Amino acid sequence: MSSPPRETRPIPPEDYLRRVLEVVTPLEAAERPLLDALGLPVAEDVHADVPLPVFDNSSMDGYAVAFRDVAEATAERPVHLPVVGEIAAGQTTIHTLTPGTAVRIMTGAPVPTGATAVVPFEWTTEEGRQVVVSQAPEEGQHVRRSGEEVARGDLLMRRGEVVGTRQVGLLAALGRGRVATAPRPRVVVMSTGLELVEPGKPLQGAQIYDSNSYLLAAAVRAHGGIAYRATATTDDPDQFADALADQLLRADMVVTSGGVSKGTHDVVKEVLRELGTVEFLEVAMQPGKPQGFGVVGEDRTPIFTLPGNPVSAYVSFESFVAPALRRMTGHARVEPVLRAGVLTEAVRSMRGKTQLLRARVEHSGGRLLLTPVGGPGSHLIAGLAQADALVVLDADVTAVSQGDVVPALLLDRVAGS
Ligand SMILES: Nc1nc2c(c(=O)[nH]1)N[C@H]1C(S)=C(S)[C@@H](COP(=O)(O)OP(=O)(O)OC[C@H]3O[C@@H](n4cnc5c(N)ncnc54)[C@H](O)[C@@H]3O)O[C@H]1N2
Ligand code: MOO
Repeated sequence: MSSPPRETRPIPPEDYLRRVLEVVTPLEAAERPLLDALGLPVAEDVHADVPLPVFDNSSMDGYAVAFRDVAEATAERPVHLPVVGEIAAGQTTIHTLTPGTAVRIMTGAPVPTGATAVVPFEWTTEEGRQVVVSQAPEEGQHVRRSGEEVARGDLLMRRGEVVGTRQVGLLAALGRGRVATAPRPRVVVMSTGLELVEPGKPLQGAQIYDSNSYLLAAAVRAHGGIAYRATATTDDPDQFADALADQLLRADMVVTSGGVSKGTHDVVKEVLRELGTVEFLEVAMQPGKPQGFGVVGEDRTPIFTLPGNPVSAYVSFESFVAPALRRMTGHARVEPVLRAGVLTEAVRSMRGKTQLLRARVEHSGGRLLLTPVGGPGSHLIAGLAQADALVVLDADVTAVSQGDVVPALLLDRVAGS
């Protein structure tokens, strides 16, 4: 049997998260190719090195003209101008427009100096070398001015803001082929338990499939990390210690699941407690009561030992591991962001523990509607799979009525799912 726990009073989840975040430090940032930064926060303020648009350019295929030359053009009294050339996107063939002439111009092509409007082809006909303009544009119409949207030097992303799909587009438009971010944290996800079998293999006796290492590896990826899965089907402390030592070589963080409650085969607890650098404690939440956190190995790699029940492991991940990953990658905001939603059913909760209810989200009339799914049991993984939010009921809440507003953590969803 393992020795009695050092701390017996459950601590509030907020206090536990604070302890975790005191230990976890940001990984060293470096420049990397733009697409590799997707999903990671920028490690520097990003200023525009070039204005956008980069130069004055046309927003239409048509004729660059001096506005005054065509200001009076109508269908009844069209204006005739000689066409002196053509500019396509990417060309700088004509720098200056002579008043009284027109230059054929394509969308995105640089507008020559002196041109103060572009007349779209649809408002014109060509007669020989002349263009006949039968509708007047407004002054400046269809000319996109340099710097109109972004001036050189403008602050476009603050340090800690995440590079998403649209930010990739912006940074590329500014000529940033590389951007500084932290590396993706390499997270070793270790399942422990004699009963575990790799999915795809046949089950025998009282075996179950190892779902936690998949669940947690997916969660790591969804939070921008690189996950390595490992399964330790042993209750031998030396074997577990060796397996962990091997895994540490490739880890910025280790996340184990299983073997941390009060059982006689709690090998994780037995090995890590020996080291004296990992603390095992109870957090006043359900699911996710038994937790362990500390550092291991020469590099003092952060390690989370999550409870083995699948829902407990996942809820613990979202509550503590995800914020730690955000700290490692330099997010501006690391704590979970809760949104207000309306409960569609009355629920009860246990006093003294923060309860995290799985719920299904619907958007209705600008409000989030939250419908509990799956029941409170920590083994109910099918219910978890239906959920896209965790409703957070504080320790002093014992009952919530239908229609009450409650805080909820919205969970990641793969686009389209
Ligand atoms: N006497 C007590 N028993 C338990 C307590 C307690 O306070 N006193 N706490 C309960 C709570 S709460 C939780 S949560 C669990 C945590 O247990 P462990 O972290 O020690 O995890 P295991 O015992 O190894 O497993 C629990 C459960 O989860 C299944 N499991 C484990 N790993 C996986 C995996 N990789 N994939 C799928 N399922 C997994 C395992 O088979 C067990 O059913 O302890 C309670 N007990
Ligand atoms: O706290 Mo355990 O994590 O309920 O199932």
